[in-house]
Amino acid sequence: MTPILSFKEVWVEYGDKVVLERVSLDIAEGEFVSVIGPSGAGKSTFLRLVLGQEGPSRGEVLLDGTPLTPECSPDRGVVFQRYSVFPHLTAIKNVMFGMECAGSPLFAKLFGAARKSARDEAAAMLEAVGLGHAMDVYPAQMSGGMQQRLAIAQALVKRPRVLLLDEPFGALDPGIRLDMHELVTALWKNHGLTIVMVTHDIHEAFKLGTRVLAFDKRRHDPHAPNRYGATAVYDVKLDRKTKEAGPPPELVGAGITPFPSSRA
Ligand SMILES: Nc1ncnc2c1ncn2[C@@H]1O[C@H](COP(=O)(O)OP(=O)(O)OP(=O)(O)O)[C@@H](O)[C@H]1O
Repeated sequence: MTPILSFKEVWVEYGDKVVLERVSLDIAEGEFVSVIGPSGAGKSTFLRLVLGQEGPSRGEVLLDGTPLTPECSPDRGVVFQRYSVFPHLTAIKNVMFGMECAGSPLFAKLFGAARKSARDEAAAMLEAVGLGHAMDVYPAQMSGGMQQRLAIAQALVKRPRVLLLDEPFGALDPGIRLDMHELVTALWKNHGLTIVMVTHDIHEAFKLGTRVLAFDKRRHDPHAPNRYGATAVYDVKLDRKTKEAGPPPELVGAGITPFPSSRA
């Protein structure tokens, strides 16, 4: 079967700074890939490649076997750690905004039956993320967890096939994080999503993912730290047993530490 995403000998370089080198891997539809690695290893760059916000300097990124175009597409939705939502719009209007842009690119506004249908869909999505009671609330009146629920609803209402999460729970308290773990796992299953999630929490990576991918440099030049980029140094599919066993010691050997543990 054609992988939903395919990285073929991908490099990302900024001038003579190599960030990612020779990344070659496939992601199958339905996988939940946790991406870990030290700060600066290129995890967010990897997500930007999938989003199409960034192009490889060498190699190719394919979506369904076709090279990715630089434009954003409804195939891919993204949630960042913060600031994914519009502060001047209520929850329901935040969720409707993307649908209005897609349905009416010029005016970003829908009318009549189309608007009613968008509103119904947005309301259902807010219910699904547990914000059914907060449709008319502004982000500033919401807790961090509620704002992330809203950001997830906003991303999912466009029915993406691939959901990209960039440290989505990094700013949340441990208890709220656990609630969010449940929510994301349920949405992943119910919506048949493919998820690529960057996290600094290695326990979260093993708990949520069906696969863990660690980026790090294989080679270091002490006189030229930018000479070599990171690549996937650890790539393991998880089953129930490996998930329960948690992060293996060789991750420590691969230089994938330290991670702050926030296992709650
Ligand atoms: N436009 C750019 N120009 C030059 N360097 C860049 C640019 N964008 C990113 N970088 C560099 O690429 C490297 C990887 O950045 P990236 O944000 O992908 O790492 P990360 O693994 O997500 O880090 P963190 O865990 O700290 O968020 C960093 O050294 C960063 O400074």
